[in-house]
Amino acid sequence: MKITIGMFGFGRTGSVVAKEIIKDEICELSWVLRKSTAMEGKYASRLLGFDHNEGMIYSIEDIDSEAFYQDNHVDVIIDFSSASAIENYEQAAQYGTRIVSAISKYDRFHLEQLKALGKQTAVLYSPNITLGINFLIEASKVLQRIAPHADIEIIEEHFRDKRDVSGTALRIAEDLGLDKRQHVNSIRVGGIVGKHEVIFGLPNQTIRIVHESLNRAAFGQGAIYAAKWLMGKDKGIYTMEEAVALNFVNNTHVFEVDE
Ligand SMILES: NC(=O)C1=CN([C@@H]2O[C@H](COP(=O)(O)OP(=O)(O)OC[C@H]3O[C@@H](n4cnc5c(N)ncnc54)[C@H](O)[C@@H]3O)[C@@H](O)[C@H]2O)C=CC1
Ligand SMILES: O=C(O)C1=N[C@H](C(=O)O)C[C@H](O)C1
Repeated sequence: MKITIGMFGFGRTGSVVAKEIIKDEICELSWVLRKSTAMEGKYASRLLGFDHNEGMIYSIEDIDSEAFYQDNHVDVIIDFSSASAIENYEQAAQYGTRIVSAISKYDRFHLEQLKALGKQTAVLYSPNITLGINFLIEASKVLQRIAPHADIEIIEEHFRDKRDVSGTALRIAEDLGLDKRQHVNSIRVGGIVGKHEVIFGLPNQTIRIVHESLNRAAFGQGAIYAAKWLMGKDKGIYTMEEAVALNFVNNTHVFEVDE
């Protein structure tokens, strides 16, 4: 039996993630939900160059959420759309659907909604769903404990059109106990997919830990990993650190948002 997936978002990232899901042997892309009505009725698979039908595209404008989730049940929803989309899929939880949210930045209101969803079903939330970034985070925590007096700065680089400060960089700052307004440095140029660097400055040497996503397929592979992992989990709210079993250093991340 395959793991059936419903995708929220089919933009820059969602479309690449959808391609990875279609290529995966264990997963099946049941449908894609997006805001606009532009590609409604088409198959994501066809738009992505496959020669079979998979992942019918619907618009949230034209569905009745209650009936939709009943008639189009999926094992897991993967969300690469926008923070408010949670309002469109919270009904799915009552049918046992699990949630992987990759939204990089939630406000307090939507984060509370996500937490509430975790009381009904298994939810994994990660502002950076690549497997590699978790190594950067854990390595940074270890280094901070070894060299507590080092100056630490976080640099995040993304494509020109990314508006928000990187949710990953804010998470790294929280994990290292740094003031997000002072120690997160953002660069927006060209088409950089996503690069995060933590710099440790000591008097006579500098240590840099860098993670770079070279292709958005990295997010697809991470999301698929998270979806498979979540299938074995009871209701609750989980992190990618838990999914990749990297919470060995000390505690698991506790959710926080900006005031
Ligand atoms: N956690 C991670 O590792 C990553 C997270 N992201 C996050 O994913 C999100 C999407 O990023 P992009 O693909 O670059 O954006 P984009 O603007 O290219 O695409 C957004 C897509 O979501 C759809 N959408 C927006 N609101 C919706 C709603 N309420 N319901 C259904 N569909 C809706 C739009 O129609 C569009 O298809 C952002 O929050 C981004 O930061 C992106 C890459 C990696
Ligand atoms: O918007 C993106 O694209 C990305 N957002 C995430 C973030 O804000 O940290 C992660 C990733 O690097 C890409």
